[in-house]
Amino acid sequence: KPPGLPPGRWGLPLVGYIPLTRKSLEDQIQDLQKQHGDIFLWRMGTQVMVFLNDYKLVKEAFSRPEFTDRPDWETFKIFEDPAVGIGSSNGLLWHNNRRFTLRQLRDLGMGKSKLVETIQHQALEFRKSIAKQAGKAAPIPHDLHVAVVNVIWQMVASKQFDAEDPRLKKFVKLMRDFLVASNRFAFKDFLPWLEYLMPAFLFKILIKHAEIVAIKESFFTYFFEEIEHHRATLDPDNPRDLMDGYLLEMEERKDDPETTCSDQDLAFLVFDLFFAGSETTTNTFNWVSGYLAGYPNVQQKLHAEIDAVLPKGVLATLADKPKMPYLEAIVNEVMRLSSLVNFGVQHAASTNTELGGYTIPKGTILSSSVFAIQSDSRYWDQPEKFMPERWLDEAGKFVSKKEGFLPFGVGKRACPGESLARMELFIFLTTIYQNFSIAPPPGTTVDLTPDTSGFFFHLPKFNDLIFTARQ
Ligand code: HEM
Repeated sequence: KPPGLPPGRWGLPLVGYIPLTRKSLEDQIQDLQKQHGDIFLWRMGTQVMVFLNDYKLVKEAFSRPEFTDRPDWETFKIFEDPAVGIGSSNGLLWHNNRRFTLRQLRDLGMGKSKLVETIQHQALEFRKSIAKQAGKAAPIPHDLHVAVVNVIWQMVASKQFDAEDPRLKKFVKLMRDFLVASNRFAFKDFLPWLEYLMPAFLFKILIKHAEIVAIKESFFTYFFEEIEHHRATLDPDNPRDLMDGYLLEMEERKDDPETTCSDQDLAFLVFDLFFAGSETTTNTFNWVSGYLAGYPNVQQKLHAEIDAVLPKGVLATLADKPKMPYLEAIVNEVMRLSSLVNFGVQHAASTNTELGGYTIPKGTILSSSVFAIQSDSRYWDQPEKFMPERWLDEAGKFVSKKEGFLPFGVGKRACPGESLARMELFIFLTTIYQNFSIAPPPGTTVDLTPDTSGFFFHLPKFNDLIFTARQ
């Protein structure tokens, strides 16, 4: 192991350190922290992974330009070289798209009446799906995903599909299929030499190349049709949505040598928004519901807060948010304990540098151990306890910022969709829990321990819950 690197597991060339234990990755990361402190490495295959287990260290690193890049992984690039869009790209193109996206989300999203109406409408549609299964033990309806995808469609292309529309159903299914198939990219990213050892066709089967190309094409064909439709109907004085905004910027900057706009880039940007914005928001709603089912006393207090602010049948708007500090406290506390994006999204060192007194060579991958940080006793009193009250001050006001909390990441690549996600969660949760209560099937308890088998998400393990209409 070269001198100056953080301590940790180095192992052998090409394969890295292979642990001989059945412990979960997360338990091993906790063990490594006990052994080495808040920064340590683990060479996985050919990739030097540095784990950051302290909030301040993550904040420092992810605020520095030399740790702003994404890894050069197929998982991020999806056969696009160099990566385009926002979530996987680097350098000037990322910078331009990040600025553009933040502006669009601000202008079209947060608090804008059209989007609030869309979210309310989608929340009502979702409420219908719940009403259909009220009284029965069943998983939270998948239509929630459909509702969240529709909110993004509205913002991106002024479209909303009927929940039963076959095109929408296909779109949502493709998203699921893509997430499952793209796990196989790990072989290409961590063991890239396999490609040279195996016949090309076998390697392609291994990484599900054909399947991913087909899914990607389905998405892109659809996005390109939509882009063409926008181009044909664009009114420069009345941009309708993000696609119009992009096309206008493209036209405005067509002679600018620094422009990075292209149809391909726009299609990828849209793809990124769907992927970054839907599974995350949907699962956060599901986690909150699981906690409400598991903690009936918290649910009771939430019902009381909703009833005090919203007359029966009235939907929440953003003006109601400051009046519901307990709901906001529940959402933050659930995000803290569930740590949905358990290792954040990886960053890479774009140059040889140092961090925490150690050498960090160019190309090193940085991972933030979100699940460990959000239950770190240096930041949290009784971290294992579900206590929404920790987010309220003495006057009962919601305290939104706390050290040790990073469900949306921190620094230069922090989630640009946080406000939108919070607005959706607020309206969906008030609409559903104004009308329903939730509980586990009789004689059972809700298992709130996360499924730790995946690298990107802590998904809930609980399955069947019972919604009951409130009188
Ligand atoms: C509860 C819901 C959400 C959670 C927990 C979440 C979490 C995250 C996290 C952890 C990151 C990575 C930050 C980093 O690289 O350090 C991220 C990035 C991102 N998120 Fe979210 N997100 C949510 C909702 C949304 C929504 C609704 C949108 C927009 C529609 C969105 C768009 C993005 C984009 C575009 C990025 C990439 C930013 C970049 O690379 O510069 N997210 N999100």
